Amino acid sequence: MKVAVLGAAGGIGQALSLLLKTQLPAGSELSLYDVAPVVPGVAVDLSHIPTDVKVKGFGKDDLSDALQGCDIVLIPAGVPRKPGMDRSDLFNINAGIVKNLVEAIADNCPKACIGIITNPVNTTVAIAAETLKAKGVYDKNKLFGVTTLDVIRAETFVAEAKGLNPANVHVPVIGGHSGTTILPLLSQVEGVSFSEDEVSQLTHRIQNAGTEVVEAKAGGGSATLSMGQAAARFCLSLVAAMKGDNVVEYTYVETNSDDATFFAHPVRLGKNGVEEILSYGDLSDFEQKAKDDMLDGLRNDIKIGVEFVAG
Ligand SMILES: NC(=O)C1=CN([C@@H]2O[C@H](COP(=O)(O)OP(=O)(O)OC[C@H]3O[C@@H](n4cnc5c(N)ncnc54)[C@H](O)[C@@H]3O)[C@@H](O)[C@H]2O)C=CC1
Ligand SMILES: O=C([O-])CC(=O)C(=O)O
Repeated sequence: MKVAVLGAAGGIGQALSLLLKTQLPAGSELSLYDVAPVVPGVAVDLSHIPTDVKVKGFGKDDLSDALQGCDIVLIPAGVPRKPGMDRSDLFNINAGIVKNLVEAIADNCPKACIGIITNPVNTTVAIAAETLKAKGVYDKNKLFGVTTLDVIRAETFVAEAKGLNPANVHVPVIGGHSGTTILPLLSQVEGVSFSEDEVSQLTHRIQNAGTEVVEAKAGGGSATLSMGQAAARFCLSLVAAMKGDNVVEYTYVETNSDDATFFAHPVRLGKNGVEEILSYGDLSDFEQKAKDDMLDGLRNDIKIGVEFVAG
């Protein structure tokens, strides 16, 4: 299995690359690309960890080489938020970065599964899809917005609130990845019940958890370590599924449902990416209203991405 991380020298990229170096199956290869000149050093540094995963670094002019033969490409390249910014404020810089990187994927490893981490995810995934379509290589089963951080946060916060071991708590999170488009389904958490106040407070905290980190880092960026963990979990699930395991993850994929073109669902992963998009089940009245209220915003985020590529 060969995995590329584009933006590998950044906060997420380094944490993610470390986790993949130590957790990918034996015999895997890790290709680290960044425009920052430190990237070969990140690769050398990781290569001293004794695991059977080969790591190679690629600088700014070597994107094509970095992508040769890749089965999975993860993209955390781009700028993060500062306090006072919304994820959509990153669009102007990150839209072009994602488009260029995805064009290179189309040219060099068009059959790879792609995990988009770069914000605003609601929009950058649509940019990736349109870019792949323009290149004639779009496969909707191989493009994912990585929303796993919303899931692991929801599990952490619910476990904390209820005094449970987070390892035993599973919280579905559907929708998109910003503000109210992040919709945790607390009504579906098994073995736990919540008061109305708890639902409202926990939902708000999960939706604003990114901002919680941005403010705590006080201008030094956004979530990197928890995101590294989340992206590693997503990637390792995909690797396991590509090797034949039965794995379900919540991820932002093309659904073409009545909700929106892209929507985070529970997805059964398989050898070729999405094996089956599963239903997210019944919603409580609170969740149904929250979904109805956010759909226009999410659809507009997607439209902005489509229009960006159309020019
Ligand atoms: N999907 C999610 O749940 C989350 C997404 N993010 C997003 O991930 C992105 C990265 O965040 P951080 O790692 O904290 O930022 P960072 O600034 O620490 O790292 C970004 C890296 O991307 C590199 N880069 C910039 N342009 C590039 C290009 N054209 N090709 C390759 N590399 C390029 C930079 O040199 C830098 O090393 C941001 O857009 C952030 O908003 C952050 C947290 C969670
Ligand atoms: O909030 C941000 O800008 C980064 C992010 O997506 C998250 O932490 O969920």
